Amino acid sequence: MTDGYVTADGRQIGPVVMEMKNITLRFGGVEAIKDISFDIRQGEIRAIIGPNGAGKSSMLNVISGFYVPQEGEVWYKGAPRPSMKPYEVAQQGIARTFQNIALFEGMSVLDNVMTGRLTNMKTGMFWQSIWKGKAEREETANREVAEKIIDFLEIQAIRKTPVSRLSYGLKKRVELARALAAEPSILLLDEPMAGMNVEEKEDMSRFILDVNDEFGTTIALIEHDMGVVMDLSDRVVVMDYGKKIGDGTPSEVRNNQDVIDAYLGVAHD
Ligand SMILES: Nc1ncnc2c1ncn2[C@@H]1O[C@H](COP(=O)(O)OP(=O)(O)OP(=O)(O)O)[C@@H](O)[C@H]1O
Repeated sequence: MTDGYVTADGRQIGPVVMEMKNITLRFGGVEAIKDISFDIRQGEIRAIIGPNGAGKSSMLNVISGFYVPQEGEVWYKGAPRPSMKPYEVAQQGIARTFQNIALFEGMSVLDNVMTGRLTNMKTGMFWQSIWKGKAEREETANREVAEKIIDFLEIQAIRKTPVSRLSYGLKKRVELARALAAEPSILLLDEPMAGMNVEEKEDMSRFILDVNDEFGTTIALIEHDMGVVMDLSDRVVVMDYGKKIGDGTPSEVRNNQDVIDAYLGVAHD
């Protein structure tokens, strides 16, 4: 179990790559996360779900390094991660999307996806100005990665279209493309299906599964609609009022009485 396992449907799950250890996060008097621990395994699709205000976004922001918890530690690849800036976390191979789409609306799809390569660029502005050949080679390589991802997510037809002209569902797909352009080992998705119609949700689910399958990307996503993540996820953490109330496979979580109560809105004491 420590090195990994194979799921009932034949998916290969690797060893633990990230661990939340007794995380507590406060905003003044509000405890958004209360002593939560869980792990994320290599290659799995790990969901964090919970009703509104449960603390999911706060948890994603802890994973992405945006918030530093008052208590507890985030372990990454077997060692405690020192507090670091979000761009340093990104350089460690962790990319994310946002709940409210954060694209450059006036720029084309391709240019937006190219911005996802920025954390991977080795050649700085100085070298770009005096060492044109190296910068050009890097630009070509980055372009190849961006085009490959655009093909993979089936957005070739709109690669030159300004993002402002796209439907909501396509914008979400472009955001996914931009995050993938960083070639992350862990991809964090913030409510990837929020605001989508049924067809867009199905498309997004398929792309998330394909990304995981094709690139081996570990995926952690947060979502408040329990239904959409159950088919998709290998394991699910359930949060409610800042606490972890469930953690396991979708069927374990679905049969957990605390989870059923939280989703049915049973009063808490
Ligand atoms: N920056 C902040 N300052 C103060 N309180 C905050 C802040 N961010 C979150 N909170 C509080 O922490 C709690 C958890 O919020 P959080 O946004 O993490 O929940 P959530 O599960 O993501 O909710 P939703 O599904 O509505 O997005 C809430 O009580 C919220 O009001």
